[in-house]
Amino acid sequence: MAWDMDPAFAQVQEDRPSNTANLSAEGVPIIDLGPLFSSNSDDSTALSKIVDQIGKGCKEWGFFQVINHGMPIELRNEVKKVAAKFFSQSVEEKRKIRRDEDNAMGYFDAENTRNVRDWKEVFDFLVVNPSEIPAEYDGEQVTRTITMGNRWPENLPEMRKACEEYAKATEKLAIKLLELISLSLGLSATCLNGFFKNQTSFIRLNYYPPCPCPDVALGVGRHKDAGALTVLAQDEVGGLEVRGKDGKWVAVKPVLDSYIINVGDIVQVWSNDAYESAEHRVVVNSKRERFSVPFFYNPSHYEFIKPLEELLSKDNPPKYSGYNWGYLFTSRKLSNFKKMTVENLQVHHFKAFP
Ligand SMILES: O=C(O)CCC(=O)C(=O)O
Ligand SMILES: [Fe+2]
Repeated sequence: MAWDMDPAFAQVQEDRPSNTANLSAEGVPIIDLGPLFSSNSDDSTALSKIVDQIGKGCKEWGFFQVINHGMPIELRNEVKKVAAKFFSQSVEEKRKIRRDEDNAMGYFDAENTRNVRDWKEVFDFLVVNPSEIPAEYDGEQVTRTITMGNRWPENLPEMRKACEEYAKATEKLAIKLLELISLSLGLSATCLNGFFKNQTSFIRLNYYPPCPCPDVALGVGRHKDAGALTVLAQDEVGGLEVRGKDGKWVAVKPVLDSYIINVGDIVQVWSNDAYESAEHRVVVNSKRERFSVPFFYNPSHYEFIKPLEELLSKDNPPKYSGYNWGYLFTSRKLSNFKKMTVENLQVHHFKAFP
């Protein structure tokens, strides 16, 4: 079959959206955070109801959406506006701030997921700039670190401002959500906050152009997010799909001004598999471009990730031996530059009894 597209974007048969369009009717839960911000916010019944809903969403889907989250809509609209401006420029202009092997921040148009090219362009920036990540690891500890830093387009000064303001506000929401997740696991609200002192969180502006072969390519191939938590803004076009526990793909329908939250591999490990990081992907279409903005909430590079002691017992022994976060982060980031001959490093490689 002839494609009107570079074959590097072609998914293997079993991953093509045309072969897996078995969408289940039920969707991920929508949770109203409004009561947390209302005048009687010390209402403990309202809090425990929200915590229950979040626990259920994490357990059944690994995903949920939030509305009335306290984030001003203007910040998100501004980011969308600058993203549209930025991505509409010529490739030469965008490549002036291209990501490279020493610094994974900036523009990139050749990202692979599972060794197949994604139909998208991205722009990444750090929430705390600069951030340190490991460059060498001797199997036990990090022996050398490198510093990553943000790159901003000189010709679009408004982009930096819009992005930095958005980052500040979204970080607050991410902290709040992780506190609610901690409570839902039966832990104290703030018990995970210490892991993020020198956070390696970053924000990605995703741009998915219309695609001539949406049955064969994906905007992002199926994957799980490696960090602790993702706070995602998607626009009205839609395209995000989550794999339910029954193995079927479910579209996450766009809800105006909502954020889509998913727990990443780190929460899976911390919770000793009580919550699982769900597989998801992005389908594209031939008519409309799409924008999305994930905030990847990631711990400090030096943190060792293992099941939380408070959750373990004789009946619930640790399922993972643990790993250094920065090591995993670096190995994932580098895999974007070359096709790997081996599978990307995944948390199941650190199962205590693989
Ligand atoms: O664009 C989306 O809706 C999701 C993107 C995504 O899953 C990612 O960038 O990790
Ligand atoms: Fe993702």
